[in-house]
Amino acid sequence: FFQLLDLNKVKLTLKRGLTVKALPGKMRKYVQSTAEQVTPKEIYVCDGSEKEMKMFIEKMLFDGTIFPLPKYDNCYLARTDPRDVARVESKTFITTKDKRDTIPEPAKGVIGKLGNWMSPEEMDSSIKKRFKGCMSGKIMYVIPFSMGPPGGPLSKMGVQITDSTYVAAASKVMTRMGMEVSKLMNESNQDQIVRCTHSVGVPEGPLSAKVNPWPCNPDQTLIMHKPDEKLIVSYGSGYGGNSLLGKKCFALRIGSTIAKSEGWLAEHMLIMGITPPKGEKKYICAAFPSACGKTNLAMLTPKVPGYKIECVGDDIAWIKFNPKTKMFHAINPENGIFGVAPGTSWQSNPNAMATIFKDTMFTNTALTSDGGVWWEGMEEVPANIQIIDWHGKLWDRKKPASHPNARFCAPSRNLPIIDPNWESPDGVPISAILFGGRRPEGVPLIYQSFSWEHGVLIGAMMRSEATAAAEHKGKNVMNDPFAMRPFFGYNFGHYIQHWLDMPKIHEGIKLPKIFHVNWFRKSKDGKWLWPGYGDNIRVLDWVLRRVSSDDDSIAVKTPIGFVPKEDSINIEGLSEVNLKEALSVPIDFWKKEIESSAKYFSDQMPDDTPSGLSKELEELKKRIEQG
Ligand SMILES: O=C(O)CSc1cccnc1C(=O)O
Ligand SMILES: [Mn+2]
Repeated sequence: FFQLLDLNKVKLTLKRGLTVKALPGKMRKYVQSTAEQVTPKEIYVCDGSEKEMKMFIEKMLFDGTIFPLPKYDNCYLARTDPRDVARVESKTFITTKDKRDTIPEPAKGVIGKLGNWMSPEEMDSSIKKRFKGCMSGKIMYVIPFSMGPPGGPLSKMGVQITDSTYVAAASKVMTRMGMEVSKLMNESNQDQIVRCTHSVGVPEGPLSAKVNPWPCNPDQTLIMHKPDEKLIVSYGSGYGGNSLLGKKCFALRIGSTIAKSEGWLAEHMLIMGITPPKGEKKYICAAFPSACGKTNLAMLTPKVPGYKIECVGDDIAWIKFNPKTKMFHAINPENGIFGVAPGTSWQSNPNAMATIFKDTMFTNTALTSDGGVWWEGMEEVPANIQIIDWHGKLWDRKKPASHPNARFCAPSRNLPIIDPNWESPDGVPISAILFGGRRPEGVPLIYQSFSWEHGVLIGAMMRSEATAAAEHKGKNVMNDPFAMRPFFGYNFGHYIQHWLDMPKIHEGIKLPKIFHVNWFRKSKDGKWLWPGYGDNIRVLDWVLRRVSSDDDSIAVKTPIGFVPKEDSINIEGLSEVNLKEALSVPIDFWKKEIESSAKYFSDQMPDDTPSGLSKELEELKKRIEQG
C-alpha cells in the first residue's frame, strides 16, 4: 500500500548548501573544531530553502527513516527505536562551576527533583569519550537558526551541528533557519549565539543505519548544557526535545539563564489572543505541565458563539518588558508545532486537525492502510482500513497502536487560527498569565491571585497528575512548579526570586493578572465536573472581565484567592455542570495542599527558598486557618 519508491530517482547527495564561510568567524571555528573531533564524511551548511527540505526528505526516504503518507499533502511518518521515544530527564544535565547555581541542595536524605548538575570536568570527559569520530562516514549538518523572528529585539540565534537528517528537517519546521540567519549572524555579537552540538552516536559502519533506520545510542545518551558558555551538547538520542536543541534545551534551559541575566522570562507557556463578543482583544499566556492541554487551549474552538481565538504559540513564551506599553510582551520563539498526537481529534482540537495533514512529520503514530495516520483518541477509521502500530506490526488491539508520546511536527503558518501578530518582532502585550494542571480534587475551576507575589506562589505550588511526555508514569500528583521542573536552566530558588523581582526591575510595569485553572476536577463519584475543551471559553471570558476591570461583583474572596461568583460564569446550555462544587475551596484539602507545598520547598530548596515566597506561603496558611 505504499507508492513503490523509485530509488534511482532519489538523489543521494545533498547539493551544496551554504559554505562554512557564510558563518561568522567564531562560528566557523566552532564548526571546524567540531569537525576535527567528529570526522564527518562531509560538512553541509543548511540554507533553509524548500529545495533543501526536499533533499532532506528524499534522503530520509532512502535511509528508511520515514515513510510517505500518500493520503495527505507532503506528510511523512517516522518510527523511532523503541528505546528513543521521549525526553530523558535522568540523562539531562546542566553544568556550572558552582553546583548551587544549577540546583538547590536538597534536605538531608531527600532526592533532588529540580534538575541534574554535572561538573565541568565530567562534562568535558563525557564529551571526549563520546564525540571522537562519532560522525565518521556521515554528513555533518550545520544549521544557522533563529529562535523568534530573525533580527527581532526579543529573538536569539543559534548554530546547531547534527548528524541527523531528521533533526535538520524538523529544525526547518521548528525554527527559522538558513541563509537570512547566517547573514544576520555576521552583523551580530557572536558571543550571544548559542552553540548546539548533537549526534545520534552511531558512526557509519557495518551495523549502522541500514539495520536500524532510527540510529541512536541509548546507553550513552546525555543531554548537557553549559549556560556560562551558551553551549548545548546532546549525544545518543534522535528524538524530540533531546535532539531539536532549539526547543527545550535552548528556548527554555539556556533561554531561562539568558532571561535571568537580561531581566526577562523564558517560560513553558502558550500564547493566545481572545476577542470577546463585546470588548477588546487580549493576549494571555498559560503554563500547564507537559501534555496537560496547552496545545488544545492555544487552539481552542469556542463552544459559545461570538468569541474569536487566535494562536501565537502552544509551548514556549519569551516574555519581555516593553517600555512603550509598560506591559510584558511575549513572542513564540518557535516556528512550528511539535504537539502530542494521542488525544488530538476533530472533537478535542479541530484547529490542530485542520493543520497537520499538510507539510507535517509524524513520529511514532500508527499507520493506516490507506496511507494515513491514526492514534488513540482520534476518530475511528472505517472497518476496511487496516492499522499498523508504531512498531510496524498489524495492530493486535491489545496495546496502544500509537506511542503515548507520538508527535506531529507542523509549520505554525498552516494553523488556520494563527494570530496575525504571531511573528511581530516586538511580541504581543500580555494581560493575564494562567497556571494550571491536572488536579482531580480540591482545586477550583479557576481562581485569581491577590497580587503578583501571591501569583508567584501559585506558580511555585503547581502540581499535576503525571503524563506520558515525561518519564514518570501512573496517576500520582507530581510537583511541577511553573510547568518548568524539567526545564529550569538554573537554581529554582533564584528563578522564583527573579519572578518576584519583576516589579522592581521594571518600574511602572502594568503586570499581567495571575490565575490558576483546573479543567480536570472530578466529583466524589469520579465524574468530570467540567466539560473542558470548547467550553473553557466560558472561564476565559471571566478572565477577560477580571482583566478589563477590578469588577468585584463577579468575584468572591476566598483564602486561596478570588473565585468567580457562581452566576458570573456563563453555563447556558450546560445541563450537567455543578458549578458550586467545581468552584468550591475545601479547607481541609487546602490545609494538606499547603503542608505538601511547604514540605516540597523545604525538601527541595531548604537554603534557597526566597523569603518573599515563604512570606506569601505564611499568609496563605493564615488565611486558610481563619477559613
Ligand atoms: O521532546 C519530547 O520528547 C516531547 S516533550 C515536548 C515536546 C513538545 C512540547 N513540549 C514537550 C514537553 O514535554 O513539554
Ligand atoms: Mn512543552
